[in-house]
Amino acid sequence: MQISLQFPKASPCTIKSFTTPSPPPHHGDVETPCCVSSIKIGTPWKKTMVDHGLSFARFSPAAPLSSKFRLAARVEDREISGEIQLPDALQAELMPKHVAVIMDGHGRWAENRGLPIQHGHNAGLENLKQLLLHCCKFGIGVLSVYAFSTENWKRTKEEIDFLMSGYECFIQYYVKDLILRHDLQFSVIGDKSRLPQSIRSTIASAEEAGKANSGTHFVMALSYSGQYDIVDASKKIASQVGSGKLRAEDIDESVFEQQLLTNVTKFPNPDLLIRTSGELRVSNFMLWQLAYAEFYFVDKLFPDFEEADFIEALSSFQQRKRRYGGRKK
Ligand SMILES: CC(C)=CCC/C(C)=C/CC/C(C)=C/COP(=O)(O)OP(=O)(O)O
Repeated sequence: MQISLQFPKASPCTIKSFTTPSPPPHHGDVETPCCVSSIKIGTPWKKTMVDHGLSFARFSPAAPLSSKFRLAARVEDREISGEIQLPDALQAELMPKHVAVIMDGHGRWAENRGLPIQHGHNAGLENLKQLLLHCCKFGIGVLSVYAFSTENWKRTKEEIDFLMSGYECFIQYYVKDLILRHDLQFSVIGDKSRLPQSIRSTIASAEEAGKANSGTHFVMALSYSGQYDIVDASKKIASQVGSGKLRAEDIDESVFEQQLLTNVTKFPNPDLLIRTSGELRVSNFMLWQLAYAEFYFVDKLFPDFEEADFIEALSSFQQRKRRYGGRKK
């Protein structure tokens, strides 16, 4: 679908056009966030959009739902300058290399407002963009997020379709923008064979586009579970033993770990796991990889989890004494 917006003649600039995914994801009166990365407008584009009542980069979850389009336009250059900007509360040498997040609480967020769950997912996706920006800004090597578990296929078709089209749009327009302009690396882990074909193509092209980058690695766990990961690795090992490539007696933790989905792209295991919404469980996320992660549980629902909360989680991590089974000092 192609939509053209024309500002009044007196306006200093024109938004030429932008496209939404085809077919446009639309469920009742709830729209999947429309992440626009290709708007070409003149200077000063930010001021112009504000003057004309258009929001960009962040839409307010509280904004009237009747608003036709929520523009989550391209990331502003000044939001990620390329330099690491660390808040005073944090010490660079104690930063986690890999932060994993279980994004929980979207249903309750919507319910608290008397809204359908899709509104919670929209607000969560919008917040995920912010979290990703914080990670780029703080120089965090890997951000992995639990976006959809193998168990989440049990949810209603309506909710699954909504989430898949939202993620597709998010990857196509937002993640790709960060890959092209801000050195982001990108991977999806999980049972991709269960994902709709269109999102698989979008994922493949985004992964390819970020292959040579060296900035923050953004990992989405989609159709993922820790048990799936372990069973999948076991099958690969069994097949290597069956074909004579590997001797059973040579299997150890390191051989096994190499076959896990997280190792395909070679990033370290999580140092810090954050779960929002007050639930105190891992719900089948990275069961092997979290062996020595520090856990941080917070009551806030994911759509409300903001920069100050993230800094607090990182600060808590920096106060932990990690022993890996060694002696207390
Ligand atoms: C940003 C965004 C749009 C997120 C989408 C919302 C969504 C589907 C999140 C799922 C994250 C997840 C697998 C949490 C685990 O809880 P669980 O509810 O699967 O497991 P539990 O039943 O043990 O709590």
